[in-house]
Amino acid sequence: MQTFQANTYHLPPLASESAQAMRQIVNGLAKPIASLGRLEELAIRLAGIEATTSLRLRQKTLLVFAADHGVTAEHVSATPKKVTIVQAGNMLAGHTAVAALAIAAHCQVQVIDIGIDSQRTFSKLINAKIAYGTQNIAQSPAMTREQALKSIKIGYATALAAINNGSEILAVGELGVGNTTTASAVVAACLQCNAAEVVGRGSNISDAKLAHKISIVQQALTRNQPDSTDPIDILAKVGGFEFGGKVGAMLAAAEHHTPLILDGFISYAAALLAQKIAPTITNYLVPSHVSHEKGSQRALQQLGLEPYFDLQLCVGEGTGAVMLMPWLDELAAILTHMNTLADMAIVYKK
Ligand SMILES: O=C(O)c1ccc[n+]([C@@H]2O[C@H](COP(=O)([O-])O)[C@@H](O)[C@H]2O)c1
Ligand SMILES: Cc1cc2nc[nH]c2cc1C
Repeated sequence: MQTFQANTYHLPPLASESAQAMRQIVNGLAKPIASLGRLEELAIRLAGIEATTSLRLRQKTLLVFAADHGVTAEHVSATPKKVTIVQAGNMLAGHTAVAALAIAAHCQVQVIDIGIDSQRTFSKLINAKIAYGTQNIAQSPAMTREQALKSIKIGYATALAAINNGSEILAVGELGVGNTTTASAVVAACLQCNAAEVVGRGSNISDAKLAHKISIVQQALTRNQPDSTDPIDILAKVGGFEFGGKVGAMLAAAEHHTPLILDGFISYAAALLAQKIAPTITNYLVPSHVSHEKGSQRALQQLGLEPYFDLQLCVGEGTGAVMLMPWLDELAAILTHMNTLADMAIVYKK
């Protein structure tokens, strides 16, 4: 893997010839021009990422990075901390929201323990534990700079292994009680805005808890002073291990011409960090939905990504990303089975 130092990290340029060729193919299908709407733009985006018009969309893998957050000691979540490890087990057994959706979408799910605060293990849980949760960002940095870099390397290696095992589409999800607090701190640090502008209700907290959560995020930013020009510093001071995992997966996917589908608010926070490492990475990311979490619109705007749907989801786990996957199968069917205008000898006149 390349190094993350300074501004020396470069991604290969998007394959604009393949994107252009896909535009021609889509325009030539037997339908009114542009009538498949944003599905056409998705096809063009995927061709640019994969550097081919023969899209590889079949084998899909969701990488769920699971970790705990010391900031839960500040009572910022409605959810007890043990839910991170319990849901990791339930996910592997096929019983969480995303596990159920993944069955419908024929998507493989990998759950990576990158920092769960529990000694429990499950046979299929991938052990990449950096620590038993992060430190409390209201009182200290979340992790060391070395741990932040390690989390990115783990995500990179996990995604690369999936690609080498035949995955053609990647998606990222997470489990992490308290991570909407740390995601808000990361987004505020990246956008250089106040906590109140991006902190939301996470797993559905009360008005009183929301006010407290805003003050905790502000305290974390004031206490740690993350350097907005240094994504590793932001990750180390106010982030979480699963954010680094996602960043690494994004870098590996982009480098290997593999589309990576984003999920919700925690994915946006990770993507903002990745964007600071490699500004062109956003060309390689596929948005899915707009999360119901408060800072979502602002984060997506900064990423320059327009999500494809809004179901007011805010469960995380990768749910929105997996919901996009059937659209990819539909796209493949369209590209395989539709007639062309040339077949039908139709010439449009505006
Ligand atoms: O992805 C999102 O947009 C999203 C929005 C709100 C909550 N979540 C999920 O809920 C958990 C964090 O909520 P909280 O309140 O404990 O910060 C964590 O497991 C996330 O996956 C996820
Ligand atoms: C059950 C449960 C599942 C979750 N998945 C993501 N966050 C969650 C929070 C709870 C409480």
